[in-house]
Amino acid sequence: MAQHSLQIAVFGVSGRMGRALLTAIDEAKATALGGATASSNSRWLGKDASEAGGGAKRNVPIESDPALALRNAQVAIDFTLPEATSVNLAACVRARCPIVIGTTGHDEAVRAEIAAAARQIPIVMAPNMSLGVNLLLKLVELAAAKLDADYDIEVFEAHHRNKKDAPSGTALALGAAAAQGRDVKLAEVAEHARHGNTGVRPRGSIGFSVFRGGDVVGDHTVTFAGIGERIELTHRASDRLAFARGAVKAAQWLAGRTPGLYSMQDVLGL
Ligand SMILES: NC(=O)C1=CN([C@@H]2O[C@H](COP(=O)(O)OP(=O)(O)OC[C@H]3O[C@@H](n4cnc5c(N)ncnc54)[C@H](OP(=O)(O)O)[C@@H]3O)[C@@H](O)[C@H]2O)C=CC1
Ligand SMILES: O=C(O)C1=N[C@H](C(=O)O)C[C@H](O)C1
Repeated sequence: MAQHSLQIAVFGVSGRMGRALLTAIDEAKATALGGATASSNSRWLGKDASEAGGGAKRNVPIESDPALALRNAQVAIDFTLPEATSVNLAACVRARCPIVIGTTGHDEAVRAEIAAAARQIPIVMAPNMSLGVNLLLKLVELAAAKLDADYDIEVFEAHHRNKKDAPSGTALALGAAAAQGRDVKLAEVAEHARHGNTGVRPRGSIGFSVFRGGDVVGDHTVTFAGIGERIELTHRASDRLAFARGAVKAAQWLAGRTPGLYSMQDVLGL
């Protein structure tokens, strides 16, 4: 391991994204795994990170305490569960360590904790770290600004059967981008459930629908449905490396920044 490598702690190293991150860290220039965690009842605790993620031995034990994982780290990346983000974030604030948050499904309370922590440490937070989705967010905002409410907006997302939160963080961000383009508040126009006698579609609403099944990595489509035509803007992720590479890029970008809450749009200069 080169002495000058950026040491990255991975919170949730044994998960789907954690394993992809190990590959992305190996691929990137001058980055190395500096610490790793899993849940307190994980079967991987105490083992070397390579046992959970594959590849050569790294001499990085998997801890349950995020503070221990931060001892040799200069930046952290969190892909865990919403409640774990809160604990990981507090450890980063204590250690004055920047953090990239990829976890989705946080409630208002955790979002407020993140905003407060960003006054003390630099944070990148994004529900989707891929270049493609971040460009899609811009395209959706533009389309929504150009097409009036004669075009009904629907957001569809599909994910693997193990995903815990719905709609996906990305779907909500796409809905927010559409609302921004229309100059309305998503919370006031979002339709999250339809069942039974729903009545006609409220003009200007933004609908969400969710598929869960199999091993779908992540599909998102925003449809603008008018009379006689439809525009569909779609992103399909086929490999978690697309997210993991973005997260490592965010970690590299974050090192040495001043405290603040940054987005992937900031990292990618979009
Ligand atoms: N921003 C983005 O680009 C992307 C975001 N995501 C989001 O990332 C998150 C993780 O996804 P994914 O990797 O598929 O999930 P997994 O369930 O595969 O992995 C979760 C990881 O978190 C660990 N973990 C669970 N609970 C805790 C806890 N209380 N404390 C510490 N660690 C814990 C697990 O450890 P163990 O299982 O060993 O006990 C595991 O390593 C989700 O919120 C998902 O929506 C996913 C893809 C892309
Ligand atoms: O849980 C996942 O898998 C994914 N979650 C993110 C989300 O909620 O938007 C991003 C990606 O689509 C995969």
